[in-house]
Amino acid sequence: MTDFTDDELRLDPSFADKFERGFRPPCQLYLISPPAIDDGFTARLAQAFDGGEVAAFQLRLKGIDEDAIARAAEPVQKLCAERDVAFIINDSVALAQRLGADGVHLGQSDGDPREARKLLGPRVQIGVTCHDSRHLAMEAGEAGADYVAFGAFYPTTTKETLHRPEPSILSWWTTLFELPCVAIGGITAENAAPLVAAGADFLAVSSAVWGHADGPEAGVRAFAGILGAS
Ligand SMILES: Cc1ncc(COP(=O)(O)OP(=O)(O)O)c(N)n1
Ligand SMILES: Cc1nc(C(=O)O)sc1CCOP(=O)(O)O
Ligand SMILES: [Mg+2]
Repeated sequence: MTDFTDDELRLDPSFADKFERGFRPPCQLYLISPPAIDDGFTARLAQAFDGGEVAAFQLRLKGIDEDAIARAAEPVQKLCAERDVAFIINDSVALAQRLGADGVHLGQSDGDPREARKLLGPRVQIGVTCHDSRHLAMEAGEAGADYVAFGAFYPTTTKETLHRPEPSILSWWTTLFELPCVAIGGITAENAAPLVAAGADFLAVSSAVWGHADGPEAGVRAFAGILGAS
């Protein structure tokens, strides 16, 4: 891995031009599935979508073989298309290609974004986990990622996490780069405000929606007042 020099860290003039135009869309919700789903899940997802705008949905089913994920994905992907929500597959470029997904999310051990781009083409969104690392994020950007994801910002029981970035990594990123950034990890409607204020383009959320005491519709609705409030 090469370290970036001070020069490379300076604002690229082409980005500066875009910032002068001052365009950065408001923060949006990126919903992550529960770690496992059953036959009733599509109905719960519809309830979640009824709660407010969701930009993207990631099917993240761990420890299940790809044929089973593909079967489970069918009604979910159809609903996402009907509701105009980007359908993102976690971990597997092959599965994303097989399903014709709108995107794939790759962790640091899930494959090379450049290879993914070759297979999936220019229209499929590729996201990359960057933990708390500016360096990984710049590498992902150089490799052609469509977004970088930082986390885990808060403690979470959804996944074992080893990294705890500060919200300032989001403001650093959005000051320098136009590429969207995602904040993830233990995010709730109660603790999200500093991440939105720091410039997160997307809040990726799982348990705050699926575990909401009043159901997934209320879980999504709870974020309404926070999104875009930077
Ligand atoms: C939006 C988003 N950000 C980060 C992750 C985590 O990906 P990864 O590090 O590969 O871990 P798993 O989710 O595969 O357990 C993600 N899925 N989505
Ligand atoms: C899938 C995932 N990735 C993380 C990371 O830090 O990369 S944290 C996380 C869990 C997100 O779920 P919840 O909103 O329930 O915490
Ligand atoms: Mg992964």
